[in-house]
Amino acid sequence: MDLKNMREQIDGIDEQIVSLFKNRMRIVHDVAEYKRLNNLPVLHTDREQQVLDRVAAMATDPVTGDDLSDYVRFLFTTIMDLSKTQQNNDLTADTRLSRTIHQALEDGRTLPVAPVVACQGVDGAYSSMAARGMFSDGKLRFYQDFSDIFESVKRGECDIGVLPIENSTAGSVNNVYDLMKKYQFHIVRGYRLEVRHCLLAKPGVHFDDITDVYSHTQAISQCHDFLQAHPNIRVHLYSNTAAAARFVSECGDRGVAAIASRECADIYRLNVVLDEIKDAKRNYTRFIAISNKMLITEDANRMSVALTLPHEAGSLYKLITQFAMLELNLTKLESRPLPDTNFEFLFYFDFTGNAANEHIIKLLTRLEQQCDYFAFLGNYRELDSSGAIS
Ligand SMILES: O=C(O)C(=O)C[C@]1(C(=O)O)C=C[C@@H](O)C=C1
Repeated sequence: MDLKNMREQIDGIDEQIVSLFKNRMRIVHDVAEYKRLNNLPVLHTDREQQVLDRVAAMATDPVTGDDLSDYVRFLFTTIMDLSKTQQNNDLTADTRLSRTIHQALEDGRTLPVAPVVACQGVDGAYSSMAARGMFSDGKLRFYQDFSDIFESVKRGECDIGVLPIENSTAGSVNNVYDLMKKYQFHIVRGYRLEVRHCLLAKPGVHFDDITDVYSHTQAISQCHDFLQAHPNIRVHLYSNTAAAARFVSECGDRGVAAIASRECADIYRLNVVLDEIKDAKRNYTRFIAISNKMLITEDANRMSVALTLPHEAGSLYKLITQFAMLELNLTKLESRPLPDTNFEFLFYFDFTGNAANEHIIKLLTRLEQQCDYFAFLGNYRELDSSGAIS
């Protein structure tokens, strides 16, 4: 057997496949025009079933017993997905979403100057560090709950709201994802903050004096190894890390300490007794900045959408194929159960891309038409705490 010769045969067959595929797509394009004139939908499920059954029957050989029918079904499912993508592209209308995106691209594409920024917790909390990282000229306003952040932006009380969405150790911040469905907003910036937990106590307190430590549950779990190595220190949960630092600064007992950021030591006049006590070497939290106006900066390279998919075999695969066809890299996929449904899910996708690309606008418009629920959450740049763009 000669490999070179076999490959030459494959090349010859590929040429025929491509030529036939081009012919097929040309006719598919004419069918789209027919559908447009006769107001017919792109998808015709019965016709697809007929096509699949017919080609699958042709793929079994009763003499040799060869059976390629499963492969052929898969191949033609993909071919017809491509037909529909092309037809949808041909027919994609000028929708409200595409007009809003075009408008946002035409408008001044800069972030608000000296914005009022809503943050959860108190000063020194990681949210406030992310807010300052993204909006160095911002005026921070603190709120108790994540829902207050969405509310304050909705009411126009704040120009921007900052929310954590994911931690590299603890995973997604589910509360925030669940609130996203309730509110209309646009993501205008992303930020990746390196989290460094320190042990903070009043000036003059030594490590051996510490009997009790206070912090947020996530920080405590991220310092699990350290706390286990010191079983005589009692651990107490607190609403957030910076509030724990403030409590320590106000507490009369000198045996108390907090696990919080180094910034909290400056803000609440505490000393860093131990630096970096978390278990994992690297720990990041991702934050988003939201606004009630769609704003797409020129350097935007990340997109977020939320959508529901039909309970059908392959629906997620088909969706992801559409991203892959435009060479968009999916950077995150999150699913959250929809309340009051029988295990239906809302999917959140983050992917690379800039909406100035017309193909991407067409993809978004198509998704909006295909999905029962679809929300374009924004196109933005993600920075990291070193100031670099990630
Ligand atoms: O027959 C049609 O209506 C077509 O649009 C062609 C085609 C195909 O590629 O074969 C594409 C989409 C439909 O869902 C069914 C079949």
